[in-house]
Amino acid sequence: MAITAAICFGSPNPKPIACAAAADAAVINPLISRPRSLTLHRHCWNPSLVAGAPSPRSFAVRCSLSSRPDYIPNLIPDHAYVRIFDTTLRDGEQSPGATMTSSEKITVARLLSRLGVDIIEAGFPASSPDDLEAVRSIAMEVGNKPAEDGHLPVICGLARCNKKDIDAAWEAVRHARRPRVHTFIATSEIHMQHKLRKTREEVVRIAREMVGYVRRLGCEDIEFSPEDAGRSDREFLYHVLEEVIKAGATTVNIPDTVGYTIPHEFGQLISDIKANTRGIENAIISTHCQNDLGLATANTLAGASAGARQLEVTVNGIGERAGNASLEEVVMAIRCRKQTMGGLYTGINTKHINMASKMVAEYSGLHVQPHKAIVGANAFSHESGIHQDGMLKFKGTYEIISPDDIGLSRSNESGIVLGKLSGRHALKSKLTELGYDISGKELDDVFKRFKEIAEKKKRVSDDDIEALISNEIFQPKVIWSLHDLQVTSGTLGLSTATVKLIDSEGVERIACSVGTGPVHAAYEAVNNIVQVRVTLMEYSLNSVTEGIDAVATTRVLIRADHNGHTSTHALTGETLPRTFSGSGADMDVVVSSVRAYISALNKMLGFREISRNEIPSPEAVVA
Ligand SMILES: CC(=O)SCCNC(=O)CCNC(=O)[C@H](O)C(C)(C)COP(=O)(O)OP(=O)(O)OC[C@H]1O[C@@H](n2cnc3c(N)ncnc32)[C@H](O)[C@@H]1OP(=O)(O)O
Ligand SMILES: CC(C)C(=O)C(=O)O
Ligand SMILES: [Mg+2]
Repeated sequence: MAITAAICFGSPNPKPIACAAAADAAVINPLISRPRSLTLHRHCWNPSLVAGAPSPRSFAVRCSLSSRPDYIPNLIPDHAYVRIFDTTLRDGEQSPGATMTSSEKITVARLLSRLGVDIIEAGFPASSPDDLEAVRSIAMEVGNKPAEDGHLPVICGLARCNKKDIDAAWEAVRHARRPRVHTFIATSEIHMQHKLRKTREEVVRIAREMVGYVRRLGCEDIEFSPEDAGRSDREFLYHVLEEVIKAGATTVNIPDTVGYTIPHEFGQLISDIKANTRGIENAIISTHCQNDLGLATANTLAGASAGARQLEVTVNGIGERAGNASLEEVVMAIRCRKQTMGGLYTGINTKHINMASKMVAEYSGLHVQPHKAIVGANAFSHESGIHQDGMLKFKGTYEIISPDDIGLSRSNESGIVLGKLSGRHALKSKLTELGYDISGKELDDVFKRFKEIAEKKKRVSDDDIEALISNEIFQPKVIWSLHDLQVTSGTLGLSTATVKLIDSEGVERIACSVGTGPVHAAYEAVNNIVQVRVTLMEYSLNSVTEGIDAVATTRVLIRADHNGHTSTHALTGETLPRTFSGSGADMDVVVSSVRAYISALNKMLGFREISRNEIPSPEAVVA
C-alpha cells in the first residue's frame, strides 16, 4: 500500500511525514474506500508574489469589497459593475434529483444574501403551490432584511408568458422590497415551431403583451428572456427585444438554453444585440449560459466582456441537464483576471463561496467532483512532488487564487486548537473563523457532537468540524433521530444490528435485524421502526481527515417505494418516484451510515409536511 507524504504547514519548517496511519485506516476500515490523500493545502498566500500578478497596491484594491452602485433596475451607475443573478433555487433546482424543501430553499436564500448576490431567482411560483410559498417566504424574509453589510437582494420569480404564471410570480415576489418578475418565451425557429406551435408574429405579440401585463400589475423591475436565444434568428431577436423594452422590460436576458454556442460566438451575440437593438440603452443585458458543451463559464465571461452587465449563475454550477455557469467560477475569474476583464467587478463577498458550495451540495444532494474548479476538494491541493516543492519554495508557482479568498481559511487565526477540554466559546470562535454563524440550539447540538468526537480524538481538526456542521446544521427537520446503535459483524455469519430511534415526540423505539453486513443490518433495523419502504439508490463513504481516528462522512440517496412522492421527467413526462439525499458523519462508519440514512428518511418524510406547515402565512410575517 502506498504511503502518501503529508506536508504540514502549521510550522515554519514544513517537514514531510510518513502517514502510515492513513494507510492503515483503509486496511482496518475497508468501508473507507481510499485513504484521503494528504495534500498541501493549508498555507498563506501572497498574491503579489505570483508571476505577472498585479502589484500589492493594485491587489489591495482588487481584494477590497468594492462598494456596490445603487440599485436601479434598468441602469447601473458604474459601467464596470456586473450584477450577479443567482438561479440556484430555480434553474439549479431543475437538476434531476436536486429537490430542496421550502425551508432548505429559505436557508440557501439567506446565505445567497450574505454572499452578496444582486438578484436571487427564488423559484418558478406557478410550478407548484409549494414553490409559490417558498418564493413568497424568501421575498418576505430575505427580501426585506438587509445583510450585515446593508445589502438587500432583489427577489425574482420566473413565469412563462401567460397571465396565470405571471400572477403567481408577482403574488410570490411582491412582498420583497425589490421584487422582480422574470418572464420568458422561446424565439428560435425550432422552439416556436415544434414546442410553442406559434408564428413569429404571435410570439412577439405575446411577449409584448405579457411584459406590459407585468408592468400593469405594478412591477417595475421586469426581466424578459427570449428562450433559446443562442439559436434564434438575429434580426428577429433584435425585434423581440426592442418590443419588450418598449413594453417595460428593464433587463433583457440572453439564454443559451441548450449550451450550443462557443465563447467567441456568444460574445459576438451580445455585441450584436448591443449594436443593433433599438432602445437597448434602456435595459441591462444579461447572460444565461447552460453547460451542455462545458462552455457555460467561458460563454458567460465572453458575454461580460462584450457588454453584458448581469450574469446568471448557480452555486456549484447545478442546473438543468449539464447545469449552468457556476457562480464561483464566474466570480473568481472576474476577480482573478480583473485587468484582462476590463476592470469589471462584482459585489460578491467571496469569503462565503465555500460555505455556499457546501450548503447547496448538501441540500441538493449533488456533490461536487473533487477536481471541480474553485470548490472541489482538490482545488487547492498539491499532490505531486514537483508541485509540492514549488509550493514550498513559492506559493505563486502553482496557485492563482488564495483558498482564503473563498472562505477556505485554514490558517489558525485565533490560535485555538480544539480538543476535549475546549468549551462553547472556543468552538464558536472556530466556527466563526470557518465562516459559520451558529448560536443557540444549533451551537449546543454541534457542541454535543464535538465533545463526543473530542473524547475519542486528541485533536479535532477543521475538517472534522466541517463534517459535524454538515451533519448537524444542514439537516432536514428531525422526525427520527438516532439514539443508540449496536452491531456485530465478521466472518462467522450474518451481521446483526440493534437500533434505538427517538421520534419527534421523544418516544423511543427499538428494533433488531440481520443483514449481509453491519450497514445492511442497521438499515433493516431502521426500516423496521420507520416502516416506510425505500430503495437505496446510492451510498458513499469517505474519511474527511487522515488517520485511524478519522471522521467518516456518508452520503446516501433513497427513493420512496410508495406513490406519495413523485416528480415528472422533463423529457418523457413520465412520473418518477422522487429521490432524497442525506448525509451523516461520525468516527464509526456504521453510525455515520445510519445517520445519513435517517437524514434522507427525515427529508422524505418531512417533505410535504415542511412545505405545508413551516411557511408562515403572509399575514403572520407582516404582523
Ligand atoms: C429553459 C427553462 O429552464 S424553462 C423553465 C423550466 N421550468 C419548469 O418547467 C418548471 C417546472 N414545470 C412545471 O411545473 C410545469 O411544466 C408547469 C406547471 C410550469 C406547466 O405545466 P402545464 O401547464 O401542465 O404544461 P406543460 O409543462 O405540460 O407544457 C408546457 C406548456 O406551456 C407552453 N409554454 C412553454 N413555454 C412557454 C412560455 N415561455 N410562455 C408561454 N407558454 C409556454 C408550451 O407550449 C405548453 O403549452 P401547450 O400545453 O399549449 O402545449
Ligand atoms: C428560463 C430561461 C432563462 C432558462 O432557464 C434557459 O433558457 O435556460
Ligand atoms: Mg436555464
